[in-house]
Order: sequence, then structure tokens, then C-alpha cells
Amino acid sequence: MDDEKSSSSFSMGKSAQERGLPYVPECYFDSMDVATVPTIDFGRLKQGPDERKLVIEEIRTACRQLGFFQIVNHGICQTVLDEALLSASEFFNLPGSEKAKFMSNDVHNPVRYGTSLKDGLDTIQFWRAFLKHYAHPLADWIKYWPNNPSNYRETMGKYSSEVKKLNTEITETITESLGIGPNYISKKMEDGMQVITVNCYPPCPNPEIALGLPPHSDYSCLTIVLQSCPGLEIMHTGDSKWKQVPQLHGALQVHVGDHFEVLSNGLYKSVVHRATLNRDRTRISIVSLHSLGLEEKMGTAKELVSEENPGRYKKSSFKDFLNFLANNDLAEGKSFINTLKVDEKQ
Ligand SMILES: O=C(O)CCC(=O)C(=O)O
Ligand SMILES: [Fe+2]
Repeated sequence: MDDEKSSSSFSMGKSAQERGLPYVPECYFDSMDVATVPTIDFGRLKQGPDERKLVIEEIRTACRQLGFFQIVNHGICQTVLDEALLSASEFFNLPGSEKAKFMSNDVHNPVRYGTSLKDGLDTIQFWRAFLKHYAHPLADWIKYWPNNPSNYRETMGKYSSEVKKLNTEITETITESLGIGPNYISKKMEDGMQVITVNCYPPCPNPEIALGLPPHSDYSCLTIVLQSCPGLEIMHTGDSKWKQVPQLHGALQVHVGDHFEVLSNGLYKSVVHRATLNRDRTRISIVSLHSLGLEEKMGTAKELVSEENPGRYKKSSFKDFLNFLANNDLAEGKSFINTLKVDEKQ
């Protein structure tokens, strides 16, 4: 199956759910374990210091136990979310030749399209098309983004800048929950990198034997994800089982990434996750990865290191991750965070 055929085999309707944003019949997930995902009401952060303290405690627990939570009342309105998803799906519906203009295997390229929708039906392993683009500072990068569909830059740009602001707020709560204060890294994060990965997983004829994305953790400090329907699975640290993340309309998912595992000296673990497939509808996810500047190294907070609790990680930057990615295949189980652990055998 080639990209051209897969793209034309799905189409979007007119309005978010009515507009036909993809859904998956519930029966598909009957056989799966569903994750109990902490849902954090961000509106409560502004309801006085006592309420804020409780929310920070919930975030601490979620980051320690799962490295993952979802947020509601995050302040980004539903229209912005729906329109970003819609223009993402319109992009993937374009003819292959249009998308191929952005095709690149160079992981250092700030805008690139790629697809694994080429393998024969018997041999498919991964079933995904993606568009990645740098998003901060927006004015520097937006001119390189697709302008087909014609509102792509506007809708995705709006979503990107709102999610960038949200990232700063979440970062403040995370460092506060680590006991190092809300301003520990927020300014650096504000000036740091934002990479948007738009994933498209068309209906797959063999969802049992293929995946959208292999198990991995994100290199980022934080990743914020908007999904059109369920499909993400996270590894439950308690019983080491894959669990499906349920769909909560309007919620955004937050992943602790490798660089926050490093900052926290391993108190918070980056969440291992994978994208599964279904045979009925297309799934879209918009993934916003936030880290420090391209060459700025993330190290462990010195406040979280002591004689009894020595530093466990080497410093690294986003660029170090890109160099790792250029030379290693995540599908073969290679993991960036493992290369950062000081006691890990290389
Ligand atoms: O599609 C998803 O929900 C996950 C995508 C993902 O993990 C990634 O792009 O890093
Ligand atoms: Fe990921």
C-alpha cells in the first residue's frame, strides 16, 4: 500500500464530531485494559493558594506514579482544538505529490513529512504518516509550514502558540511539585524549542500485527497531545502492562519526557507509550514537544542531588537527541534516556 492510496482512502466530514473527526467503535477496545488516568482541573490552580497546593500534590502523584496525566479547563477553546485537528486531516488528505514537497529523512530538518505507509499488507509493521515542524518562535518558522490547506498556518499557528503558553504554566506546576519552585526553569522553557508532530494513522487492515508508533518515551521536558480518538497506550509502571488512554472530549494529555526525568533525578519517570491502530477510521494526534533551546543542556537540579541521592543522569540537549535519532532506530528498542543514565551499560 502506498501513501497516495492510503491518503485517498479516508476523508473528513464537516464538523468536529459531525464534521467526521475520526472515532473508533467501542467494541474495538473491549479486549483492552483501560488506563486510570489522573485528570487535573487546571481551573483550580487559580482558586486560591490552598486549592493550588492540592492540585500541585495531584500533579506530583501523577508524575511519580505514571509520568502522565490529562488536563481539563486548560484555557484553550474547543474551536481552536477542532480547527487544528481538521486542518491536520485536510493536509493528510492531499495528494501524495503535495505532501512529498515536505518529504525528508534528515532529522535535523525543521519541517519534514514522512510516511511508513508503504509496506505490503503482509509485512506492515508501522502505519503512520507524519508532519513535523518547529513552532517557536512562530514568526521564524510558520513561513516554512504547508500553506495547503490554505488555513493550515493560521489554525495550527493559533493552536501552537496557545499550547506553548500552556506549557509554561504546566512547567511551573511541575517544578513547584518537585519542591524547586515555579520559576526554576519556566523562563528557559518559554524561550526553548517547540516541535509540533502531526501524526496521521489511517485505517489499518491488520491492526493486530502493526503499530502506529513503537514503544518509546519522548526526549522532551513535556509533551502535550491532542488526539481525535483513542489509540494511545501507556505502559503502567505498577504492573508493566499496556493500557489504553480513554478519550475525554476537550482534554489534553501531558507526558513527562526524558529531560524532566533528568531534571528530577529520576523522581519523575518519562512515560513509555505507543500508538495503536484500528481498521475503521483515521486517527490524528497533534503532539507538541517542549524542551530547552537547541543546544542548551538539561541537567539534574542540584537541589535534588545529595550524598544519599547522587546524580543519576548525564546532561544533554535537544541537539544531542537529534544526533542520537540520526544514528539509532527507535523501532529496534533504542532508548535515548538509557544513554543518559550514568550507571547504564552502553
Ligand atoms: O499518536 C499518539 O497519540 C502518540 C504520538 C507520539 O507518541 C509521538 O509523536 O511521539
Ligand atoms: Fe511520543
